[in-house]
Amino acid sequence: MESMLQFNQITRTLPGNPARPLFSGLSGEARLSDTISFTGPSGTGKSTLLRILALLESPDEGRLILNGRPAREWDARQWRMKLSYVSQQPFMLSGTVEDNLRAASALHRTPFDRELASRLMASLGMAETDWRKNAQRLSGGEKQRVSLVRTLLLRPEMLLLDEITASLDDTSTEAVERLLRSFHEAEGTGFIWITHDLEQAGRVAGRSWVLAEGRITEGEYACP
Ligand SMILES: Nc1ncnc2c1ncn2[C@@H]1O[C@H](COP(=O)(O)OP(=O)(O)OP(=O)(O)O)[C@@H](O)[C@H]1O
Repeated sequence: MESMLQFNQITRTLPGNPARPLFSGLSGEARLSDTISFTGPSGTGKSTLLRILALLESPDEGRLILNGRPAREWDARQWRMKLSYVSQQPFMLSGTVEDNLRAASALHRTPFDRELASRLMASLGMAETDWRKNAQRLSGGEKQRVSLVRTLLLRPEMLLLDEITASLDDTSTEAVERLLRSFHEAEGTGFIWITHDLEQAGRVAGRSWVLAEGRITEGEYACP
């Protein structure tokens, strides 16, 4: 059976303004293999919803269900292994590039797949990067790509991508799009990808969610 995420009647208020929710009553569903672009005006709550779907924030009301089981019955770590969030502000753990690449296997006590890590780094234009380098010394765009590789090494079923190419140049952006397309084709890995680039949305996704005026409008692209 295909993995399925559902969210029902999600409401989120912000601290200091309980009377006026950021959004209320948002519902939707996705197979974890779906490729979804998530667009909409700034400040409507796209990142907040994505973080709620990753169990990194809590809604004020509403239910999240993965494979028929409500979120409260899940171990949050197991949930996040299936649905992994990649932030717009890449966060490097202290230590070297290799320490960062090994983080997923260290956390989940699985063997480190050095060959896959090398392949992913190379596919994002980082074949020459010295893995002994202090990760804090990487450029913003390099951190973003290492952060994506670190997450892909977890082999999640779906990626929750928060404007991950906003700080990348065209070449790196194309490489990220190509890599995620090949992961989708080879392993069925899906994503919900927040982007402000509507051309990118049309290139990468089969489905479209637009969050505006407190509602999600759903659409489909002709050529996924
Ligand atoms: N923890 C918080 N405390 C206070 N305000 C918050 C918090 N989290 C989000 N907000 C506010 O909620 C609004 C929505 O933020 P969010 O980042 O989810 O929107 P977005 O649609 O992803 O925006 P953008 O497209 O500009 O990235 C913003 O005004 C933000 O400042």
